[in-house]
Amino acid sequence: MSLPAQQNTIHIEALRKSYNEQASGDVRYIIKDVNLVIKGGEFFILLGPSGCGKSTLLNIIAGFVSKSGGHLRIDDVEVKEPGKDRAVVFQQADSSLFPWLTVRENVEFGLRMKKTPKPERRRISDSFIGLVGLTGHENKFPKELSGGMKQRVQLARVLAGDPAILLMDEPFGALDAMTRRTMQKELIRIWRETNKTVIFVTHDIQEALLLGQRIGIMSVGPSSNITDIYDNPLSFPRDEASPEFGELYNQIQSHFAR
Ligand SMILES: Nc1ncnc2c1ncn2[C@@H]1O[C@H](COP(=O)(O)OP(=O)(O)OP(=O)(O)O)[C@@H](O)[C@H]1O
Repeated sequence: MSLPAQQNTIHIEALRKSYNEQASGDVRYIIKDVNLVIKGGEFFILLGPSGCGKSTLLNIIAGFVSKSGGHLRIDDVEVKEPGKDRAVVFQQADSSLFPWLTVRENVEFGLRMKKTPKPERRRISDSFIGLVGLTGHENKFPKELSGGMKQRVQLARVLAGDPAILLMDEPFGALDAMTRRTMQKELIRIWRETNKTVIFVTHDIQEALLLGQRIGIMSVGPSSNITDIYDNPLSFPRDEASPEFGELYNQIQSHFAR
């Protein structure tokens, strides 16, 4: 079961990362002085130009990449490695799915590793396959699925592990515009049903505004940090054609034009 939403608050203080710390000469920081608090249950967007360090920050939160300095805590615990409280959804579903396993077997993979009894595995996979809209496709292999369906399988597999925090690295970036829009709507529905904390990386302002409750803007690197945070109070489902949406869009766009 998920922990209550008020837990799993992510505290980031003076976080920095260099990939060349060991090199002689100047240390080049990719991100520097990042300060941020993300509350449990929040849908937070990391928005910034290509190469500014969004994935680096996400991978530090995931525990895949070590930080060079500063603090990263979830509640009171310093994060140093991956944990089952966090899971990452990558842009390329293909590289995260096992091609020789069916949809159901892919979704149940982590549960098998944890030796979850078969009836329980079945109950959980049925529930998440249903949640992502893949009921009826359980016995298909990844090569028989569209890009959007593969991304749904990846999402179902991640959700089956019941992480409190979902880290999403441009998960819909490789999908066509229509599928992307459908997946964005589905993600909002799933987030509202499951009460997960979501940190979602994108460089697309429209996507950021369709999904996020708060949008953290990262500056151009090197030494990138979060320079501004915009609240997005618009209710779901959000209407891209509304004047309020357009106003927020213009505000953020003009931020990048500065
Ligand atoms: N393992 C690594 N070793 C050395 N440099 C790296 C490594 N990973 C990322 N970088 C560098 O760190 C910088 C930030 O990369 P990162 O992928 O975090 O940015 P991003 O904002 O997610 O970019 P994009 O939107 O294009 O995916 C880039 O200059 C990149 O070349």
